[in-house]
Amino acid sequence: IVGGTDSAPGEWPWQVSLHVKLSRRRHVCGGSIISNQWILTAAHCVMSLANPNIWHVYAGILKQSEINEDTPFFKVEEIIVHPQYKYARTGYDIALMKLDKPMNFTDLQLPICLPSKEDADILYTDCWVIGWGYRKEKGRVEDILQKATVPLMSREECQARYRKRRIGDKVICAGYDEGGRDACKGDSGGPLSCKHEEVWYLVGITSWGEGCARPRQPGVYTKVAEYSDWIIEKTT
Ligand SMILES: COC(=O)c1cc(NC(=O)c2cccc(O)c2C)c2cc(C(=N)N)ccc2c1
Repeated sequence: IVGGTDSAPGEWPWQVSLHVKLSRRRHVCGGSIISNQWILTAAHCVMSLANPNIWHVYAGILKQSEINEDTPFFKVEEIIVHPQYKYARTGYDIALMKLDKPMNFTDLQLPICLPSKEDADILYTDCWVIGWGYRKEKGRVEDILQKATVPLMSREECQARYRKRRIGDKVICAGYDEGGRDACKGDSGGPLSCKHEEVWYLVGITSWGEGCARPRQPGVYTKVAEYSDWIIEKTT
């Protein structure tokens, strides 16, 4: 996260850290708890790493330094990547991870609500992007979970900012024209969470952007409301 601040313990109980265990263990992406057995993340996080056995899901974590060999994690039983996904920039950047066993919810690990398709046009005004990703383009994974508030923008405005790209209706953009506050590499797969009438909704999944926090180059997020049918079909 560029231009963010430290989160507090339990502030974002749906945020998980997705680690891959190859030669050594490392944080690769964020993800969101959407039920006691399912995590929602970005397809670009899991592509080329599609073997469920190499993933460790850490929930209820504020700092990466809390994680060591003794820290409990969830294993992944199944990974479902959207069938139309090719690259983050061309959309469908969404994937599901099924945990090997249901998690117990605690104050530190709880699910976030999915917006329904009817909610696709709500104008959310209190939205936050969170993650352990880079604070700058040439950065590294951060220790303390960062948070930053970002305003949503219209599809038309986002398309005008990304002339070379097709900004479709299954993505949502957020950011400041002057730049300075945005998600970045390592935040991918994590939630764009919006509070609406006292309830938090998973409005977006951090997907891509040209650099990070650059002026007039907003963050692009998978619009979760457009995938509610797919999510329900795959998780029930
Ligand atoms: C795996 O995820 C990404 O690659 C990756 C690359 C990005 N954009 C880059 O151009 C970039 C950023 C940092 C280092 C870097 O090498 C690049 C290409 C990203 C930009 C944003 C955002 N601005 N909201 C969010 C996630 C990103 C994930």
